[in-house]
Amino acid sequence: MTTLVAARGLKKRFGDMTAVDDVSLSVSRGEVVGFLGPNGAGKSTTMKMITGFLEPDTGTAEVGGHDVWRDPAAAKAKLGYLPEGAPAYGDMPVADFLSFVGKMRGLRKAELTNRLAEMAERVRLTEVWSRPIEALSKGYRRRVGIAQALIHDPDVLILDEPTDGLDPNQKHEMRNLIREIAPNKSIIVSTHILEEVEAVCSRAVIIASGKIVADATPRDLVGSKDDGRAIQIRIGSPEEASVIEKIKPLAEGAELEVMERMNGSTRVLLRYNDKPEDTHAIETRLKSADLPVEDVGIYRPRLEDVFRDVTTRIH
Ligand SMILES: Nc1ncnc2c1ncn2[C@@H]1O[C@H](COP(=O)(O)OP(=O)(O)OP(=O)(O)O)[C@@H](O)[C@H]1O
Repeated sequence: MTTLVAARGLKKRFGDMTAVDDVSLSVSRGEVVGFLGPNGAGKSTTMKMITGFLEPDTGTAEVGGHDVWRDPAAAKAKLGYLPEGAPAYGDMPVADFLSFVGKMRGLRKAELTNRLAEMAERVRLTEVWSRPIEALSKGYRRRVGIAQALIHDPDVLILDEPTDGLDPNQKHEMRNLIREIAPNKSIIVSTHILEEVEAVCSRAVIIASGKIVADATPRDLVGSKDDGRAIQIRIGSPEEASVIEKIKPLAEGAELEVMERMNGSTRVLLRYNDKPEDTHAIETRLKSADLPVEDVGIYRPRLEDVFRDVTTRIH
């Protein structure tokens, strides 16, 4: 498989703070990588170094086989970038803006006309083609952002929060579009939305405190935490301390952990060293102790749980 993005040992400090600490990342053609991490983890700084907007202290980045610092023009020709927020030049009509970006990207005459037509159709912009960007809804503005990143048909696409602020229908369309264009490109999508990663990404890379802490398919990430040795209990009470106190003596041999509190319920995890005991037995015991049990079952982790687990450990 062709490697289209190759970052090696990227490091960036701001004053005393190490924002990105020895990050290496390779992305092959056809891969869609979800780049995840808590706020301040180093996602944007890493993406800026890969796109050539920020020089690393150490390390290198190649796009389409070209070093982004030694051969920036060749690297940038292979790259489309959707930054956060709306495209600039709000008073320009969509057609003029995309034509301008296309020309800047070196497209001429027939090729430019063809690419503009393809963008209008593929990114579904026909309806707003002659309208000024500032008069568009957020969803359409985001699509214009995608179209400007795609106009020169780059091999590599870097998308910063592409569905941020879109309504559920627009999110769905954006994900379809990413899936549609994915087979011939390498795509890195930074997002906080984990369901988006499960929907469109073939790989999830999680960064925390500047270091990569997980890199696998979403399914493998979840699978790695699924040893079938934990039981999940939902209790219809938000009082987590008293819930834990009451469960403790009824769940011998288990380590207790509060997973979340939501809508007046507390989700508690019972982790066992071996095969857990029967869920019905536990349920009966909890009910006889007058605990408002809503649900008891074998714990099947979600990507969200894995994310929390790998990003909250002390590094
Ligand atoms: N130009 C800068 N000067 C000083 N510190 C910076 C600069 N850019 C980023 N940082 C710091 O580097 C760290 C990583 O920031 P970065 O923006 O890469 O995180 P992020 O993962 O993209 O976060 P978010 O999800 O909030 O966008 C943060 O602590 C941030 O405050």
